[in-house]
Amino acid sequence: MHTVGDSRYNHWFDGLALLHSFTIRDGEVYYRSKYLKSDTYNANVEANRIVVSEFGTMAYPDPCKNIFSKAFSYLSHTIPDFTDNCLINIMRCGEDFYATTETNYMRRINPQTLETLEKVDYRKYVAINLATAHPHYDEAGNVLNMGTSIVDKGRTKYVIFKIPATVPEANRKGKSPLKHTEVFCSIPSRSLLSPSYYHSFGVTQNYVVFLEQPFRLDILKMATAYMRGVSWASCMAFHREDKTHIHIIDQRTRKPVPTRFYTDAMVVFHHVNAYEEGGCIVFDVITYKDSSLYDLFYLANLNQDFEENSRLTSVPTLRRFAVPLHVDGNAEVGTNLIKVASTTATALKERDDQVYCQPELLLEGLELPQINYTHNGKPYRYVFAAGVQWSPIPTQILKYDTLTKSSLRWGEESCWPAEPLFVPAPGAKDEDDGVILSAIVSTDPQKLPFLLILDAKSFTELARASLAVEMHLDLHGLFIPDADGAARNQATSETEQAPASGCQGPHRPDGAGGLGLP
Ligand SMILES: CC1=C(/C=C/C(C)=C/C=C/C(C)=C/C=O)C(C)(C)CCC1
Ligand SMILES: [Fe+2]
Repeated sequence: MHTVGDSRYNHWFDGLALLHSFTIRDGEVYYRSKYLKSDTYNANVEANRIVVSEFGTMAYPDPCKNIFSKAFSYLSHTIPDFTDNCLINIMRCGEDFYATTETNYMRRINPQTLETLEKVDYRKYVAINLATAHPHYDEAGNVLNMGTSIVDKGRTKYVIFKIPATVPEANRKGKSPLKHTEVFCSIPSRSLLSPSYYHSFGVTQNYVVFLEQPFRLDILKMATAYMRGVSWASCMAFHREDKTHIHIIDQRTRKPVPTRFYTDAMVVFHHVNAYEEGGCIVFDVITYKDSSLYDLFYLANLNQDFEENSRLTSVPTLRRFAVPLHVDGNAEVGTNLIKVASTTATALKERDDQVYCQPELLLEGLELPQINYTHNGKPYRYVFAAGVQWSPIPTQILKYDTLTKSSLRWGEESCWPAEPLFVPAPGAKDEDDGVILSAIVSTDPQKLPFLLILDAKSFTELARASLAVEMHLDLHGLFIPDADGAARNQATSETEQAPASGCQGPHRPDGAGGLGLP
């Protein structure tokens, strides 16, 4: 929702979060969508205008916008409370599911009914002000995530933390696993007042990969943003003259590897995967040459002259990096320390404790990467992603084979696909044994939006479920296997969700509607 009353957000990442879900059951697809009833949503609806600041829009709780009242409010809110409008991803934590964003807040949701449940403040469990919306999960379902702790006790640091999937019975007493969150490792920020912005990180079986990129938050600007009436987005800057520092954390010692690994300035939002091979860490990321992607999502650009205004100035590119775990003391300066066959990425020894990494370019024009998650942190072959050409809006979905360097694509006239989720087939043997799910919206008013199901091996269409609803392009999602559907029967007994074959009529964002598979 990009307007509230007469007020309008500036940026696509600001809109009030709309959750949607597809339930695939007994050969039918059920659809529902609901606004996340965050405190932000409720406060805005009550005031009938935007009163909580988002990424690209600074808002004021009181309508009196003169400089004195702003200065007064500033004194009481050095950095105003961040939003709980969790619009980026869904995270699983034990039996619980959360809508997430990048602030210190998450909202628990009921994945069956899409109801909004309690607000969780990460700060109650771990000292962080920001956290990623892209956690990792180990085989037992424990969550590994990262956040930034800003000027806490005179230090700014990146904190890696773990939330257990389950809590021993004796300690449970109705407590959420979040109460058992533990700090895994902290990495001091290179700068107290300008920590890096990051959207995700990588893991291998024994290491964590964190890119401290020169796309940074300016804390002094953030502290005065409210008073100056500027958005959080304006407090972020890309420093093209700087380097990107590659931190490798050993999960066994919980300490960073002391060698200084670095590469040229770049911006990464999404890590694809990482793994260990032949004494090094290989990691794949979608890179940009600068931070201009965020500028393209200003709604002013997305509305008029869309094609012209939103032309990508920096193309998202899949690149493979390789980092040596041991620097050979006898190797001469300038030696490439990477000896694995799977990449042409290089890591040049500059000193015994300093290595300069240069990536291998794998593929241009892709975003929202996904993999078969059973290969997370391990050697893998396939990347599934949205294909982007001239604009940040995806027009295709693709499967890229990192071994043969070839790709398969799905696309259809006037269709905009969302992130492709890979779901393994029961008893799958091959990495690509399974299906791809993607929610597709269309720019052609005659064409209904649909859930697309592709065979992940051949990338051919298995089925589509067209829906007579108003659907919106989404960002990230999560597949929840049926085994988890303890609340399923409860949801079935509710009236709201129905297999709406032939269901026409207006779609209410709070209601449900859908059409069965053709
Ligand atoms: C509100 C807020 C933030 C929000 C960031 C958001 C909402 C980022 C969305 C990123 C996406 C969707 C990236 C896709 O690749 C910051 C800057 C962390 C810090 C200040 C408060
Ligand atoms: Fe993301």
